[in-house]
Amino acid sequence: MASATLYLGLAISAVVLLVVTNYRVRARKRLSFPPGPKGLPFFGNAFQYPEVDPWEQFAQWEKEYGDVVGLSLFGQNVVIINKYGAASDLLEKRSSIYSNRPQNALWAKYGGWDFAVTAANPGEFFNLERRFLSQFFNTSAVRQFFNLITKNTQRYVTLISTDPAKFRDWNRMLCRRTTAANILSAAYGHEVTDENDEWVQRTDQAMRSIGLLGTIGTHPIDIIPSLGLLPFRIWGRKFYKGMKTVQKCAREMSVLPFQLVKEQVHSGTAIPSITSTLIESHLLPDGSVKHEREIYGSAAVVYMAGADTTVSSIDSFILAMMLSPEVQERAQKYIDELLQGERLPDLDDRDSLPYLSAIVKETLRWQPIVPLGLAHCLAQDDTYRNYHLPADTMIIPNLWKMLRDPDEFPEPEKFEPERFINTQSVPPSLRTDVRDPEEMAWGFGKRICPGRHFAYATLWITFATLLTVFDISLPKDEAGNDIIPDLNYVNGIVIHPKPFRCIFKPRSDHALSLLQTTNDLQEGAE
Ligand code: HEM
Repeated sequence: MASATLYLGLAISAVVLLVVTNYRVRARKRLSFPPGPKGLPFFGNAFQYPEVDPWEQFAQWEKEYGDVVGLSLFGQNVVIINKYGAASDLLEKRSSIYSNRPQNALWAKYGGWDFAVTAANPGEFFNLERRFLSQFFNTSAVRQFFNLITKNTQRYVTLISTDPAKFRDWNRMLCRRTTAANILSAAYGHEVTDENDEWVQRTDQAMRSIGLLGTIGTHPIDIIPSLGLLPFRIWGRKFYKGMKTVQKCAREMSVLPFQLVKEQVHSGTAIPSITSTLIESHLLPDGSVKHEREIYGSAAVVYMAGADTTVSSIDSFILAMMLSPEVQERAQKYIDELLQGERLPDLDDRDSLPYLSAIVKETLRWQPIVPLGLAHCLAQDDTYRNYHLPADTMIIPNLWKMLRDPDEFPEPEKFEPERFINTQSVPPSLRTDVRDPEEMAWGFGKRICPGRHFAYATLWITFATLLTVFDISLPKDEAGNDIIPDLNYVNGIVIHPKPFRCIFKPRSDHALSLLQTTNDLQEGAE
């Protein structure tokens, strides 16, 4: 009798399970992919995908289809997210399944750039590289770089002061050199001393080589990865040569500097750096290094992901200061009250200068320099709202739209650090009741930018030092009218303003002498 009841129970459970599963499968089939513009058979929306400023078109589509827009590109499902809420729901709260990357086989697998965590899916390699990056760039570890960042910033400001009229073109070079100096020193202990530094040139050439293969993700090899097993010559001589250069540059960017530091570690001449520390802690008795690929990958990706982004944000800040003199004056008033003209700012002043921190946040918001973030990919089928999202759907977070969302940031085109400041409190403090642009600007979930504290510190000290020493203003034409810079940025994964002119006027001889004294002290100490 007992067993008859057991069999009946099992039978009922099986029927219930069948009905529920069947219902779920049917329900999922009834759910559809998020709405979006109607495409063509096979090509999907490929011809509607905008070549210039796609983030603006994506924001337009939001008005028609909602904040989650579905596209298809040659059969690849793509979802554009236009609102922070949806990005947080999927990329943060469901980060465990929304953290893959689209597999750019051409560049990563065949081009040799798969040492970079940016290309990896979560797994052993990803975890180890992220762990290494976090070891050096988490909130407290990053403090070890504060002196380095501050010293290089002061050198950058000194170089501008020696010939402020030369700003155009020259700033990009100086600024690039400064961020490169920060990163190459942190990553390899290499000190950049002049514009022709071999390491900077080599790394920049490697970064430029990525463009030789055309737009990432569009080559047939990216669509059908097994095509990469065929000889590269079948795609033409230009492609073949480009591919060889890309592979050579990948090695020079990653393995070569690693080998140099490894030799220095063995000979006892290594200057402490991310690479030397990781080599020392993974050295095996036979002289080889455990996790070699993850170590050289972590160091190389810092330059790849950190140099261009920081330069573009500094340029955006300079544009903002030229166009918003009242913001500049207010910031300088706070700086002067704190420093009393006795010293230059340092990173320990951050808590005392919340308005400067608000300027950093507003710079990240006003010109989202990674407008579409880095695409994520969905690891398994999922349901969101009434939509069915199949595995492998590519998710593009439209950071540009989120950071310029008028519901979160009224009059988003205005540069207004006040939106983050509680002016009622004395002294003023950062507001906690408004959306913080940093919740979006650094990306999401497991893939959030691991260099964000380093980047933030670099931006903060650069802005504070520039504002302490200079008045930044618009240049004038021959008739004495302001020359207004073009705010249309040059497209790319990281966008940049076009070269622009700018006036840097030292605020006083005293400010310049402070700079000189600080530099002299540093040179004396070295
Ligand atoms: C203003 C400067 C910067 C901005 C705005 C920025 C922004 C971002 C964004 C939006 C992502 C994509 C995150 C995602 O997929 O959800 C990212 C990824 C990344 N960033 Fe940054 N970043 C900056 C500076 C830096 C710096 C200085 C470093 C290195 C020290 C760095 C290292 C990385 C790395 C390694 C990734 C890839 C992470 C992964 O794929 O798991 N970034 N960053």
